[in-house]
Amino acid sequence: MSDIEDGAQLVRLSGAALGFDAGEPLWEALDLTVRPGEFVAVLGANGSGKTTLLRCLLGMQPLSAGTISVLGKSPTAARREVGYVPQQRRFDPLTPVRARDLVGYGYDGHQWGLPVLSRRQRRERIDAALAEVGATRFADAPASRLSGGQQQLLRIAQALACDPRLLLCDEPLLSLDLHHQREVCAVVDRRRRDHDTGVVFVTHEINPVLPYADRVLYLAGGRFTIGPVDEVMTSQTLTRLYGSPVDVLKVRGQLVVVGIPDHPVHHSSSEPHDEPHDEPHDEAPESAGPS
Ligand SMILES: Nc1ncnc2c1ncn2[C@@H]1O[C@H](COP(=O)(O)OP(=O)(O)OP(=O)(O)O)[C@@H](O)[C@H]1O
Repeated sequence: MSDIEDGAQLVRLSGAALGFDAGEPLWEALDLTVRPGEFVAVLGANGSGKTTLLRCLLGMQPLSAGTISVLGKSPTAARREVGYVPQQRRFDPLTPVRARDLVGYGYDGHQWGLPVLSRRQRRERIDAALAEVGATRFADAPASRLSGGQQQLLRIAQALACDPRLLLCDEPLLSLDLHHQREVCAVVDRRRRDHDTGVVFVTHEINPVLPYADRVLYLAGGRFTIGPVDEVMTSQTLTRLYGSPVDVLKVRGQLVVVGIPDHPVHHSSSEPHDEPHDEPHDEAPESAGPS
């Protein structure tokens, strides 16, 4: 499919499956689209394949089956236009690197092979990325002296320095308090609203993303479900997905998920399965994969 025909879809996964060696697939029969400006949250237990999905979108991991396109091209060809916030580590406390230098690395990393911009243009791009996440005030501070929340904003600025059409975030809320989790979510939300950037946001933190996520992709035990938040995050949907009783409760305005099994039943691919649901907003979610 050409760039233009595929223009309405930043991401298109069709019949996608991923497994390692002879093991059970992490997920299979996955159909997923992401449109410009759409915020898709990816939830699921440890080891359900969330990071691996991002690696596929980055062209770092081939699918076992199915097709994948990013911005209408192969993931590798699209890489320059994709921003990536990797799972966080605190910066080395001995590093003297300033906040703006880190954002500069994000910019330079996407410029290989492209016409060289002037130093002024480079600086403007970095300043714009810092301003976009509200990091201008600590732009010249050593990155290692910044708080966890500030460091996380810098990582997002680094990913935005290439002015991406698609932003992939891997656990950007890890180790942040609720205030900073909300701040990070709001920054990402503003980006997609102001620039029509599509967002795929992997997280274990459900509540901070609820106000922003257009759809949730929930992975569990080789199965998945996709749909609007209020349809996926229900006792009924998660019970069906996990194959054992799961309760989604609302406590003081926060969703709490109770009863997720330690080891979700892994559904064998020899069993029949439903077609996945992938249209945003207008239909009920369905579990996909073998059932
Ligand atoms: N290159 C690889 N070779 C073999 N197994 C791999 C490889 N990459 C990932 N895996 C396995 O795939 C599974 C899913 O890993 P992944 O990191 O995608 O999970 P995740 O849902 O992001 O987990 P978490 O929430 O803990 O970050 C894990 O069991 C992991 O060990």
